[in-house]
Amino acid sequence: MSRSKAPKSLRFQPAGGVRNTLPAGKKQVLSIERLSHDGRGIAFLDGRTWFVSGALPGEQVQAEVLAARSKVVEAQSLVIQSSSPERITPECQWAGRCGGCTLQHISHAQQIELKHANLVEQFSREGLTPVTWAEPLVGPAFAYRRRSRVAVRYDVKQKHVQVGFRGPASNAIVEVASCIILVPELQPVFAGLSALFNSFQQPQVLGHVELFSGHNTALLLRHTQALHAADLAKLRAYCAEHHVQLWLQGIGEPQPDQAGATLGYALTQYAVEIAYQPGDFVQVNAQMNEAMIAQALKWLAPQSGARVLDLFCGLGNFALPLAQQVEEVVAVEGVESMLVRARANAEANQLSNVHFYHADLSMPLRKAPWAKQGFAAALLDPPREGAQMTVTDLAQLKVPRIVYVSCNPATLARDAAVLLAKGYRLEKAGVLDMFAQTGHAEAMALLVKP
Ligand SMILES: C[S@@+](CC[C@H](N)C(=O)[O-])C[C@H]1O[C@@H](n2cnc3c(N)ncnc32)[C@H](O)[C@@H]1O
Ligand code: SF4
Repeated sequence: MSRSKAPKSLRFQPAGGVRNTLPAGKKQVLSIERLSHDGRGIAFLDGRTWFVSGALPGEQVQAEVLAARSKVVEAQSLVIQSSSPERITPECQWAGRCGGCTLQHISHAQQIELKHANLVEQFSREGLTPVTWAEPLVGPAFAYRRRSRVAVRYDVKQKHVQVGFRGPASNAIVEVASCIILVPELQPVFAGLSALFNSFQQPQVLGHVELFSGHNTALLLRHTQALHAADLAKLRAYCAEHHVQLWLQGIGEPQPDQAGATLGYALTQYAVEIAYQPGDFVQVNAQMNEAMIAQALKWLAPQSGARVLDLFCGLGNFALPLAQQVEEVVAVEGVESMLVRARANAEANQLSNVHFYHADLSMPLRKAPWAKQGFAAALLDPPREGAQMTVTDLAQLKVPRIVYVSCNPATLARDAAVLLAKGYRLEKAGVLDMFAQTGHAEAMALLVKP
């Protein structure tokens, strides 16, 4: 096959130097040798490393190529030809094809072991071992997701609206009729969407849907053009029937369909209420979020007269409970609109000792006026890219105690290594079961300056 005739093929240079193609969709029988840190089976064939979703070590599988880059191939198992004794039957019939859950064929206990092993490996690559490994914080295996983005697309040829989730390493939508990792109140809202949208007169204008649950349940619909009046009426009736707030987003920010609609969640053990809007960052797992906050506050161990820093603070998820225990919290966030709501949250919870500041934390923070007075402890909860610049600054500010919450063990280990090079000790680390059934891992580390 010539190169010009195969635009979808992904080309690579195999070890022997012979040009070859590896088209998406190609089937291949593979022997799985190891498990990757995100739970995919790893096989080695013809000088390439294959990452195969849904496959376990010791298994022989027939897999389909999803994408190939250089010597790395991403694939999905189609047929398990010889099965591992570790394999369990997934609870959800779409697991394996739907990219939402990639670990349902592994027991929940093993998923946690896998995430812990990944954290150990990431630290050991940096030459780090904590003084103590913390016990994993374990949450519910299913029915935990209180926020979800649902893929919606009108298939012009089939005259059919697809509703579901993206496949693993793919843009294709896997249509699913129900989803058991959603919290119970969102499951029926999700389950009726396909029938609703397929009854629309102008489904071409539909974008994706986001579902939220907390004090209220809400549905946000993105649309590319104005909705047909009859479709809007059906959508409103659907939301009323399911007791769901409707939010709409055309061009611009999400708007509630009815004035005064609010979204929020409670941190029950602190009697704190957090209000938010669609688009704001909100931790997806309510139970694990509370467990995570409790552990972070315990590890920070602040004295009542302390001044504590909360970086990447979002809506005040850590800052507000922390403010109940210390003299002052300085909380910093990069998204202005979230800061507006974070300040309102502090006021609504009558916490006047938390002060919110706007800053881009990929830039040095040492010169910021709020950074000058010194802190007894700091908490940081950055996005996946981590916080290399910030940890260097925290060391310069001589913050004696740092709790680092991370959704990416690789950047956590990298940043912890920066702090160790500055004289810190890695006191504790452990994983949090924030995203059960998925390859995503949440972790926490405590670093102290002896
Ligand atoms: C993982 S979320 C944590 C939010 C909050 N701590 C919570 O528990 O809900 C990371 C936060 O960092 C913010 N962020 C991302 N990049 C940033 C940057 N360069 N500077 C400041 N904040 C940033 C995001 O807006 C988001 O609120
Ligand atoms: S995200 Fe939902 S539908 Fe997809 S595999 Fe998980 S439980 Fe099933």
